[in-house]
Amino acid sequence: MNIADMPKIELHCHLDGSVRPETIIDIAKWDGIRILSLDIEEMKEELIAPLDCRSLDEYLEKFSIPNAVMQTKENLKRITFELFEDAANEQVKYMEVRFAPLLHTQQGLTVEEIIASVIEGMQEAEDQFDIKGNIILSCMRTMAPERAFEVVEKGKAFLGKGVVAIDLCASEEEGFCAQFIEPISLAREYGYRVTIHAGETGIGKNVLEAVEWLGAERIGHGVYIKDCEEAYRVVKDKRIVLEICPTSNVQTKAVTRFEDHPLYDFHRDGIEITINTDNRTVSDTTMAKEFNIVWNQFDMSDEDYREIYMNSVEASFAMDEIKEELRKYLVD
Ligand SMILES: O=c1[nH]cnc2c1ncn2[C@H]1C[C@H](O)[C@@H](CO)O1
Ligand SMILES: [Zn+2]
Repeated sequence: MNIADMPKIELHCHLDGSVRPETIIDIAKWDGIRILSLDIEEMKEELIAPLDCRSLDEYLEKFSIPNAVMQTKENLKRITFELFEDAANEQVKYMEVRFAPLLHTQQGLTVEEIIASVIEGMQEAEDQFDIKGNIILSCMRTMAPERAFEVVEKGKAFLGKGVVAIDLCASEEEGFCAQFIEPISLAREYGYRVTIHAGETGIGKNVLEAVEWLGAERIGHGVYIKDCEEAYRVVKDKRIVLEICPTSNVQTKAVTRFEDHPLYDFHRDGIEITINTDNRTVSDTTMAKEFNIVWNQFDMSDEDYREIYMNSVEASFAMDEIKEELRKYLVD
């Protein structure tokens, strides 16, 4: 099986972590934004988290440069378009892209303008390339819960028009879910689907709380259910889907080495996993790279590929018609 040619689905990809380095330099030049260097190799050094990065918090330091060039409608649209173009070239047929609208208001854009620009970029790419997409609105859990309400309220008008779900992201503290029960419950009432970053920094119980208190249908990462029996059980019994991002997990030290990743044990035990990039630029990766790492590390089979692909189809927040199209790519 040549993984590069296989159809793919990506459910966990951050817009601000996936900006082309060339585009950052280009925008910085045009818009007169001061960044550390206009040299492409130096810029990559600044943007890519090394594999020996020490923690999620260190990894998250890499997002300030891309966010500096994501403050106008044109730039947000361009960056979104280019991400979908890159994914289409990787044979990604459907992708859910997430971003935190509140990080893009530094030059006065409204949350509504920000979301509309990202959707425009996505739709333009859908028209030009063989790819479909949807948008997930991320709320920064480092901000007050009122800010999450703001995202939920302002994003509501875009539901069914490009936006499908809500997420919580950024630095992960023990017990973070308790603070966000109300805004996420309101989001569910409005019709947002729910995926939550949890269990990335050693705290499996956060996954349990994300499922039980926030109604998470999918979990970003979820690696540490491996050490929390209750969380493991709930994920397995409720068929909560894990969005696994192998390279990112090594960089943030969710796992020390690829060979230590529990993803294949999860898969063999019937936990529904998917494979994703998390951040194409910050993790210096592509969907093919992530699949190749996993395939070589765990000696996985064509049937494993089919199962993981189908997990992604079923767990996607796409409409039924799109899901039906996606299933067709892998009928044998
Ligand atoms: O893997 C991650 N865990 C938690 N937060 C993350 C991860 N990757 C990116 N983020 C944060 C940094 C971005 O600025 C934000 C919105 O995309 O989401
Ligand atoms: Zn993520």
